[in-house]
Amino acid sequence: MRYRFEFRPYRRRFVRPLATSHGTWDIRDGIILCLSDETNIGWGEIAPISWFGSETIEQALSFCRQLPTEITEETIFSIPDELPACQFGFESALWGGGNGEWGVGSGRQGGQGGQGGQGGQGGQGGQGGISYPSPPLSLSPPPHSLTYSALLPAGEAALEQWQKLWEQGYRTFKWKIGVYAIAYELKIFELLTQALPPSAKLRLDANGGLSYEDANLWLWTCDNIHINNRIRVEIEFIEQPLRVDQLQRMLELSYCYETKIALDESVATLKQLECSFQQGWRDIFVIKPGIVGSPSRLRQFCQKHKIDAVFSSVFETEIGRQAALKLAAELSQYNRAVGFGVNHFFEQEKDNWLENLWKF
Ligand SMILES: O=C(O)CCC(=O)c1ccccc1C(=O)O
Ligand SMILES: [Mg+2]
Repeated sequence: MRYRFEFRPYRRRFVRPLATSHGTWDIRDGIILCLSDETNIGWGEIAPISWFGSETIEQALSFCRQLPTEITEETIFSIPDELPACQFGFESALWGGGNGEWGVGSGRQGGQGGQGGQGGQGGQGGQGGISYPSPPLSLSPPPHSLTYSALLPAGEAALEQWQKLWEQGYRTFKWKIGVYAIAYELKIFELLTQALPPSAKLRLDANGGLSYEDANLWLWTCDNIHINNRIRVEIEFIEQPLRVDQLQRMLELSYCYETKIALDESVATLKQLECSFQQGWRDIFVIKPGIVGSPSRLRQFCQKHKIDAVFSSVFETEIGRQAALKLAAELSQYNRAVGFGVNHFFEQEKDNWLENLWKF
């Protein structure tokens, strides 16, 4: 099978820059791609995060630029492991993960999320009957079986943000730690856990920014938070407490404390995921489909090992998000909320953003 291949780079600015222990991130650069034949169109998205372990946007762009305008499945299944975000983008366009199905039908389904304004956004297609690829007429609503975790900003901004997100329907929150001094963050943590309703769940994400001592202090604090019954929220896990090169230490920590640990940066790509599993990791794995690599290989791995996975966003557009959420709905076990409650980090996209992107 031969497919006509087209792509367009895009750029989106965060409404509020994302502060993590890696630094601040204020612009998301990505690529939308389109594969078509006489009857079908499939959309995909390449949204790398190089500081997280994927290829850079420049590497992804050069890969797209050197491809011919017609490609085959062999081209797609031989994308090297060094380009994991490209593997995801091309493969999901091929099986229609980015827009629900091949052969996009007519009519619009304004997808509405169950909670928190997670609704899909329909792109308005061009006129029917033209052979030039036009953006999807309908984007499928997000899978209903999923619950979503909302991302809180680092520092004390979390104290005022959570309430708005709670009102939007979110019940699980993730707060970035390891950004400011630990004494300051522990103080905010105390205020935040006191303020959150008892039915809330809280995740902490250190982005590999803690020292071994600080990681112990955080885990100890989380283990003891329910003493005296003053605080009832559940601390679901601490994400990536230590740097990627400290897996053994994180294994030790996972044996020493009740509070669960989730690997994120350590399992950014499929190879790392396999390697961490082999080295004995059985706590939680955060999976960012947008950068982990080939969806079909991810599916095989998750089904074979039945890992406790939390699916997570890479700040992709609706195209990549739909493909990622489809995988999440299929592969999530243990009822974990997916980390896709991130829409408040961007301006709402215009309904015709994709059509406009494709015009030029
Ligand atoms: O997983 C989530 O809850 C939200 C997404 C998120 O936190 C994230 C998004 C982009 C890059 C890195 C991260 C991260 O988990 O560290
Ligand atoms: Mg993380």
